[in-house]
Amino acid sequence: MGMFERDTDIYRDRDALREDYQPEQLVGRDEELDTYQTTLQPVINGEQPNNVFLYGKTGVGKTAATRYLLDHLQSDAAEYDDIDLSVVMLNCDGLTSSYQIATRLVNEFRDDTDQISTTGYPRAAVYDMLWNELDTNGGTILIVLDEVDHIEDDSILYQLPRARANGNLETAKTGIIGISNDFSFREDLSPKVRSSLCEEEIHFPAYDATELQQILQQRADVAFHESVLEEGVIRLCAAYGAKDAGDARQSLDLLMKAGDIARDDSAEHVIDEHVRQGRTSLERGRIREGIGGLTQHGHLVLYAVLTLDQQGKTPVRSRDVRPRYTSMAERAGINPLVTRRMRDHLSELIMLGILDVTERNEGRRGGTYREYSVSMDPELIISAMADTVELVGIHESIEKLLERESTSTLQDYQ
Ligand SMILES: Nc1ncnc2c1ncn2[C@@H]1O[C@H](COP(=O)(O)OP(=O)(O)OP(=O)(O)O)[C@@H](O)[C@H]1O
Repeated sequence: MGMFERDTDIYRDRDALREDYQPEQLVGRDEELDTYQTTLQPVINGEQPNNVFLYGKTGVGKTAATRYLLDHLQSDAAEYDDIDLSVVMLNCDGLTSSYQIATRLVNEFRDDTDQISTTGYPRAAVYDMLWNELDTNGGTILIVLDEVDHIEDDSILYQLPRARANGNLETAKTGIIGISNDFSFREDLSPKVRSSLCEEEIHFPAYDATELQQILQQRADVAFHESVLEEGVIRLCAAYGAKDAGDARQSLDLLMKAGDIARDDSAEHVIDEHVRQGRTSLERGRIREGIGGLTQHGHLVLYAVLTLDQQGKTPVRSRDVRPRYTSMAERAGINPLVTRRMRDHLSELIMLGILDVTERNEGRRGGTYREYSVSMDPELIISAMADTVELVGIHESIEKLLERESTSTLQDYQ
């Protein structure tokens, strides 16, 4: 027998759980798909397409919906002789300037032998080349800019949607589909860019547990052999997914992790326990990644909230986090940040999903204020912050977490 043997007990087609798998039907997105379809209808009518802006948190189906509808649109458009539709999809991750986007677009329309270099031209010259390519291609051209918020200057986002109105294009009818999971991006656009790029806007809300169950079931039917998933596994993955962020990608990853653990255990079935183990393992990875990217002050703020949490003092206001944070910064030999900057770190921790926030209202006279609590497993957080804990010292509240016998490094805080 060889060293590697094919295992076939759990998965029929594991790739169906991967992010790049395109399901035949999208489930739980009827309303958004209806609106999206309506905004694309002018293409089939031979009219100038609308510019559309899709936004919503990560993993809520923006890209999947776009691929799904554009596939249909392309095959339906092929039925009409007078419609010549081209679709260009560009992920803007790694393309930070309008110049880079414009050169990439020019090259999309050119042969491999005729590509332009991505540096060295004046921007206006690249735009001229782009208009030329678009007009030579002609017909209706839909340009999808996924992760559009990565573009740091908005020149191309102004120029492209207005190319025809500004007389840069004569024959081609272009439509832009911008996709973003950054909620502040739209707000930060200049009004002139916003009004042309965001002609139509479609918000994709987070999925609830029922929708996630539908999505997971659809994939599981393809991915796993019949009766391999024990009852309740999908429900549990969906429940965790809805609690975390309503993100389909995360839930699919969890189901795959559970399947992998079952396979490694040579189990015949995937059971709830595999899901739980999978969640811990994925969460550990995510926390490590999130915490690894924080600055030292970020770690200190988190350590402060975590110890308050362990003492049962959360949800806690930032003014009550401050003394703990200050004392920890001093122990670490670092100057504490001013309150406002400390709050920025609290906000970053919320964005990363490590802390939770609740807005409170003090009644008629008082304003609103925020209260913070820890939203991830404290043990995992501590294990990802070992360096900071070592630098500051072990706070008594986390002693149990660390399960260490030594009390020699215990520190006193107010
Ligand atoms: N309604 C759905 N039905 C079936 N699969 C879905 C659905 N929504 C999302 N998915 C799947 O979940 C994964 C993530 O979806 P997608 O890439 O579309 O998210 P997104 O909103 O574009 O996220 P990001 O902003 O991070 O790019 C993909 O594998 C996709 O096929």
